Amino acid sequence: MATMAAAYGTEALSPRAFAVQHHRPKDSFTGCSRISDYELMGKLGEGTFGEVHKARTRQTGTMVALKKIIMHNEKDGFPITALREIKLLKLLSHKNVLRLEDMAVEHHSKITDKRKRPIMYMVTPYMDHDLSGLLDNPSVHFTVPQTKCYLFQLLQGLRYLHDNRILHRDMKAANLLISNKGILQIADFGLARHYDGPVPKPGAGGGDGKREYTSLVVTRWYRPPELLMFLKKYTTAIDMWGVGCVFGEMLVGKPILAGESDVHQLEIIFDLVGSPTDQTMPGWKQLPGGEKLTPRSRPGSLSQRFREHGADAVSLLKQLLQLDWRNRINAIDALEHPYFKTTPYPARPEDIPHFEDSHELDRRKFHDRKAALPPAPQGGTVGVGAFEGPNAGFGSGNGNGYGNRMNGRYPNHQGGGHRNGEDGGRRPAWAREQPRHEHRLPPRPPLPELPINTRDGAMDHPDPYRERDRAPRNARGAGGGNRPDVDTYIPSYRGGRDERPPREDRPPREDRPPREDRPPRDDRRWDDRDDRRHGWDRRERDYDDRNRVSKTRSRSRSPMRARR
Ligand SMILES: Nc1ncnc2c1ncn2[C@@H]1O[C@H](COP(=O)(O)OP(=O)(O)OP(=O)(O)O)[C@@H](O)[C@H]1O
Repeated sequence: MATMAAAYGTEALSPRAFAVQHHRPKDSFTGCSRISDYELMGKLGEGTFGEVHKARTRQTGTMVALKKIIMHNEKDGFPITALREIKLLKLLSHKNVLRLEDMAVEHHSKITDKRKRPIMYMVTPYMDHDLSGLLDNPSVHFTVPQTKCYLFQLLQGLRYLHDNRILHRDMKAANLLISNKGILQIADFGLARHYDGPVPKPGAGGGDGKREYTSLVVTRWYRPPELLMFLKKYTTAIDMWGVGCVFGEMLVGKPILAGESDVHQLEIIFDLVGSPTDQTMPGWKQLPGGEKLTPRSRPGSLSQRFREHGADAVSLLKQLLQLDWRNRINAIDALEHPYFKTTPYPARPEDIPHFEDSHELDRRKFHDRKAALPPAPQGGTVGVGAFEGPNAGFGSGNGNGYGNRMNGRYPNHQGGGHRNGEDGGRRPAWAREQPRHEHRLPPRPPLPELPINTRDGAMDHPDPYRERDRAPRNARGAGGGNRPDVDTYIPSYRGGRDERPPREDRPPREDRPPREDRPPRDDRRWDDRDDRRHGWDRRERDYDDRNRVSKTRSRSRSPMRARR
């Protein structure tokens, strides 16, 4: 390890030094326009932190995307996640990283409600597709040179980010935007942060982490095993795992590791790349989430599953999806992999054909088209949540964890020869077929609330995604022991496909814990059961509520107020 450390860079830059070094030319950022400078042309996507609209700049006619910054809780002011995203994007300048060009403000008219805060929008160049939408488009079939071209650009963007000590922490196909000029750009820096530590060096993998950060990052399907086992001293290798998932997704046309709970996620990872051993993942037993794990021993099906894509693709995928985060290939080395140097060579971006616009919200359209195809075999019953219990899923005999649904990109976990596979009713929840919600990604982790002291005394600060160590205390961990089950992504299986719960279905704000304490959006009302399931105690959960109570009290005691 000492040699590995020596191979790394020198001093970590302070955020300020980084900002000074990386400032973009001033004229590359307009400043703050008015929303009336843009003509809105329809919604492109809706995420956890904002709504994205297509728009045209009135003055120049340029197409842009406007990401509306949602103020979930007005009294908290401008969301820290948005501030971070803006701050980072203003600094970054690379052809494979989405560029923030402007901020636009929308003031409420005097007639409506002038007391309301203005709405802010982030303005970025309009990109014709996101990778997830493009892969969902039934009329698009990726060629090998096209896949190589996108992957190469993704690695170039990531090499730039890592070289500048930025962890993206939400690598997934929906966050990779693609233009009809064949350019891929990494987007959505809402979870990104500057990190302390050496930058990756050729031949040195991901190395060891220097300090602790919250492990509640990365959307589950793209989440590396070390985070699922709660490693906090993680490195740029977490983004490289995501690249492996995206690469596999481009090869097979659907997400390759679509776990339905964190436990199940680990299970299907081990099915694919083999169960952890002291050789393949040194130290895994010492990780907080590894202590109680007793995964069934299996060699992994990756080579077999991806055989048809050739030895070079299999070799690169294996190195990206390596269990040992210290030796997982880094972006510098991945760019040098023979996969890019053998025929068929990567396409030139300008040679990739144009496709019809494919975004998050276009998927519904694609699905209607797919629905017109002969129906896929049906089977199983509706799963209702994560499979709970000690060692859930392990040793279950599920051969590969992939489904055989013909028309959807998302697996239904029926094709893997699960022990109870023939009997839908007896399968654990995650192994049953989900109804037609397949196109909803598991949401991001919730925003933890309080800062935690890390072992070395440093704080993961000012990071809003701080670990809620005191959170789900009654739940069981991935391995079943007393480890809190930070299974934060339980998707809703009830709503119609693609549909988010209508706003009016959500509980009124006062009834809900603060946004960062809530589980992913769901189509039911928040109730006590949810609190218990997520390990929250109503007495202690709502810091804001306590504040509110004390404020009210002191106000009512005020002599002025009493007089009034
Ligand atoms: N510049 C852009 N051009 C075209 N489409 C875009 C652009 N930016 C975002 N989108 C679309 O909007 C979607 C959501 O954007 P983004 O990921 O930035 O928002 P978010 O609120 O952080 O979402 P999530 O919580 O799902 O990660 C993207 O998947 C993409 O389909």
